Amino acid sequence: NHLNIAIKEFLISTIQQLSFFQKFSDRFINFFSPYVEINFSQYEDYQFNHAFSAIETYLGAKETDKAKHLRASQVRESKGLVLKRDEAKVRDEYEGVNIWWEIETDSNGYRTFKLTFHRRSRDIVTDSYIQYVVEEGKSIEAKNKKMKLFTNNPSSQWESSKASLWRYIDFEHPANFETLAMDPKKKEEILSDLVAFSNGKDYYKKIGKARKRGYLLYGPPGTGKSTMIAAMANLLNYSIYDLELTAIQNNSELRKLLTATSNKSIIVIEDIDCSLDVTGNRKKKESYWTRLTKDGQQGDEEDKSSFVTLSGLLNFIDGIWSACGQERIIVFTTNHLAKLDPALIRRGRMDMHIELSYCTFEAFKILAKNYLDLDSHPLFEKIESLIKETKIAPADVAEKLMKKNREIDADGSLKDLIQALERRKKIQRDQVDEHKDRKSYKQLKAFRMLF
Ligand SMILES: Nc1ncnc2c1ncn2[C@@H]1O[C@H](COP(=O)(O)OP(=O)(O)OP(=O)(O)O)[C@@H](O)[C@H]1O
Ligand SMILES: [Mg+2]
Repeated sequence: NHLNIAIKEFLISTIQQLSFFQKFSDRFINFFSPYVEINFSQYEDYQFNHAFSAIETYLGAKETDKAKHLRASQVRESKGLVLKRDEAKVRDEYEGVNIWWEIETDSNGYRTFKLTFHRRSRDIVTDSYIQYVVEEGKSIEAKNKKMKLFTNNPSSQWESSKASLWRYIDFEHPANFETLAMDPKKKEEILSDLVAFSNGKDYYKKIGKARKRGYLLYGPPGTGKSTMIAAMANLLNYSIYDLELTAIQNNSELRKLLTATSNKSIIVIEDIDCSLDVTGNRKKKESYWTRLTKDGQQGDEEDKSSFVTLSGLLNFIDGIWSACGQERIIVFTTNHLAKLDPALIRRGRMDMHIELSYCTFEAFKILAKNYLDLDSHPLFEKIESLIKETKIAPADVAEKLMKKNREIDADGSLKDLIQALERRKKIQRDQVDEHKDRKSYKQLKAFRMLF
């Protein structure tokens, strides 16, 4: 036992001496070393270092075909596997300069990236390489971002410790613009508008405008408004915040919710005519709002129970995001455009008014391609003339075209649709007739009263 202890002590002292020499030699070498080192730790003053995660993504994505140790993950089921480099040391090359990255983990489990390069390349690395890596990493992060669908919790629950303002689920909706049935020209217009917005960083900076864009989607039920929102999110890789206005009490709660949304997201208010009483009781709300803007703060207790106002909502949106360079898309949907207050949806507020209408023949052809894989069919002609005279929502057409069982083939589905169209056409004609009858009956009555 004594011997054991003696050996242990001897070993420890040798190791200490060795490490002393090691330190000394490190310093000695470093003094003469032509290499420069930069550290990027995971946390900086207890705050998460975003450069760290960008670097991690960048290095993870680098040349995975040459790496020997890989890590595989699938963050979105709709996307493929993501392979990442899983090595402690990675060499990179930038404008002919060799650069080495190393990852170190300290005793607390915090990690640090160590960047080493020759001192003659100092300018290239500090001026452009680091920026390049961080930007590249961020753009890869954005591409692989897991999209989320957020819904606001009722404000009465915010106080309880567990409930946060927003709760979310992973967003995996298959909708895309290709399968969306609508006028191709209009679709193209919307697509290019969205793409221009998401690429417009420098442009918005130049013209000094906040990076937000508003879309008002209107049309009857089942014409693809919600589907289009999902397609927008998929196109741009944005998360969706589905804002339920009826769950909040006043404008200050609204402000809290909106400031808690993340960059690159779509804020959606569905059926805006239903969630906000935009027609009735406006006087009180408006005076509340004007007072709020005048004083810049909330009034007394009674006002706290006041409602959310649509103009309040729009003004907050203008105000908050003018202050930070973040990207937001705001989408309102409604079934009744006429019900909305024109001042609130005037252009400039909602940048684009998009009408989703009853199914046209063009839209039908897209649906036929989606559901039946058909480009043309002898029955199309008949459908074309019927669809022109009938109001039918794309959702109803889609329902008819969907295979309910294996026996029904394309012919059967199309015939099914024709039947439905004919039935609908008759009902709609009857309604028109009834309307006419009622009108002439009234005229007749008025006529009779004269005599
Ligand atoms: N234009 C369209 N293109 C392709 N599919 C559509 C279209 N419109 C509707 N559909 C189909 O019908 C279903 C319902 O459509 P959606 O929920 O988008 O309608 P909506 O306009 O949001 O209706 P509501 O006004 O009732 O909310 C969708 O799941 C989709 O499959
Ligand atoms: Mg909808």
